[in-house]
Amino acid sequence: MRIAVIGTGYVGLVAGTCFAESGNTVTCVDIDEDKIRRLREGEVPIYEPGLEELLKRNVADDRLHFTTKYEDAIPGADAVFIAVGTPPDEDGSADLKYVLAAAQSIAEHMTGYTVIVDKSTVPVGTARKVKERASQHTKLEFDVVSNPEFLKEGAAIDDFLKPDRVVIGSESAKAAEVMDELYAPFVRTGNPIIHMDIESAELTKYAANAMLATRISFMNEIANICTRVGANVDKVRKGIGSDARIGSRFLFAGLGYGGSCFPKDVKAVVRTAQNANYDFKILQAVEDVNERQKRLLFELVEGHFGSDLSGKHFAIWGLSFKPNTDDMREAPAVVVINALLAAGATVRVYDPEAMEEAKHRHLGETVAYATNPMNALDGADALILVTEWNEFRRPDFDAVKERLKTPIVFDGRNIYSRKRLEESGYTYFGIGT
Ligand SMILES: NC(=O)c1ccc[n+]([C@@H]2O[C@H](COP(=O)([O-])OP(=O)(O)OC[C@H]3O[C@@H](n4cnc5c(N)ncnc54)[C@H](O)[C@@H]3O)[C@@H](O)[C@H]2O)c1
Ligand SMILES: O=c1ccn([C@@H]2O[C@H](COP(=O)(O)OP(=O)(O)O[C@H]3O[C@H](CO)[C@@H](O)[C@H](O)[C@H]3O)[C@@H](O)[C@H]2O)c(=O)[nH]1
Repeated sequence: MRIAVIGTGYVGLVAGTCFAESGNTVTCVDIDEDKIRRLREGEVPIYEPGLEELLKRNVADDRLHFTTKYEDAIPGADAVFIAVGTPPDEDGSADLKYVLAAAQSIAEHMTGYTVIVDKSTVPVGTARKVKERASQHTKLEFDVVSNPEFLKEGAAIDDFLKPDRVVIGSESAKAAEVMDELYAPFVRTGNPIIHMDIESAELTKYAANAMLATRISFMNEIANICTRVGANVDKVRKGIGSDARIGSRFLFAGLGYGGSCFPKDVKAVVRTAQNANYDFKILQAVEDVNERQKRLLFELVEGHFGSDLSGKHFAIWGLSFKPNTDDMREAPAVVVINALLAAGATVRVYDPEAMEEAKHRHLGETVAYATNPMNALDGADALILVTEWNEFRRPDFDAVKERLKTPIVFDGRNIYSRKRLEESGYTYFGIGT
């Protein structure tokens, strides 16, 4: 099939590449000229494991193309995926201006029946708005389908090629057939394509993220109780996770959730509920707990060193909002670092992939950048672990101790053993452990 994908961010680039990998001819469109120039020169603008190799192979095989011009991508396309951003506007609801602009441009360049697919995360009712906007700009036949994306950054290729499920919301049998054909190669292992009405598909995406965010805030509250009553959240996690009704994944306490999805999607559901005259109490609490949790590590530092941190210097390991990505959108690291700086401390940071992103978009020259994890430690009053990259999991703690001014570790992801560190002469702070 001929496919167009609008938006070459984490979702658009992964979806476009994977659809090309399964034999389709794919053209990806973005209004960001610099991004498209880099992609055309073979440079992948984001860090996503496995993406570069797959992308280069499909470009070389002439199945994957990049353009800034809709007229190069839309004419003759069987399906066009909208994968542009849906950031929160001032009141927390999803801003649909990019989605609707894309819908208009698609309609203006269609040359025959086209399935327009909403892949961006959008509130209930968006497919209807996309249909309205597109109808104003074409007389040709088209259908709008909701096909939310569930990939996780850092594991995006695997999630896309082997999805737990594919959700398709459609009111047209013809469009549903096109979607089934496109996804057939990815569900060969038996995972389902779940067809439903458009509104349910749109809400399924938000419900999934809201449920996962709820688990995390719930476990963070359990961790905070653990600290107060002398229990250990890691043991509680194992104890409850072995119950099949609960399951063991997504129960890790830490510094709160970040990233481009959970924070904005939780806000968007709260807002959708308000608009429907419903007070979604649980989700408001999920967000409040998360805001508090992002400050917890700083409060532990303050509790130990006092509120005036001038003259203190800290090493930070990990900047990205989670491991295996360079994405720092809503990263807890930014909250921790800004709080330390505001209290007068100085900071040296290290992250395997997110240093450029930090320098150019989030932290600038406010911190020092180390060239490797060990030289981030030199002369620091403590090590603060923010993101659980594998390379931080088993450091040589004797060597770490030699570099630090005082052997203190604040472990925001509970990846170290309190017992081991205390036996080696460290003072250890975890989250509910
Ligand atoms: N990042 C994730 O892990 C993830 C996973 C599932 C769903 N989502 C959802 O998918 C959507 C995209 O997320 P993302 O992280 O890939 O976004 P992103 O910000 O990384 O990329 C969006 C891209 O769209 C481009 N764009 C904006 N308007 C355009 C237009 N009119 N025409 C062409 N290109 C345009 C931007 O230049 C940008 O490159 C969001 O709704 C998000 O909530 C994201
Ligand atoms: O047990 C856990 C699991 C995750 N997190 C945090 O939660 C955030 C989000 O992590 P994750 O869900 O792995 O990453 P995302 O790439 O944001 O993926 C989420 O958001 C995407 C965008 O909507 C969805 O497609 C995915 O299904 C959904 O998992 C990160 O800050 C993690 O550190 C925890 O604190 N504890």
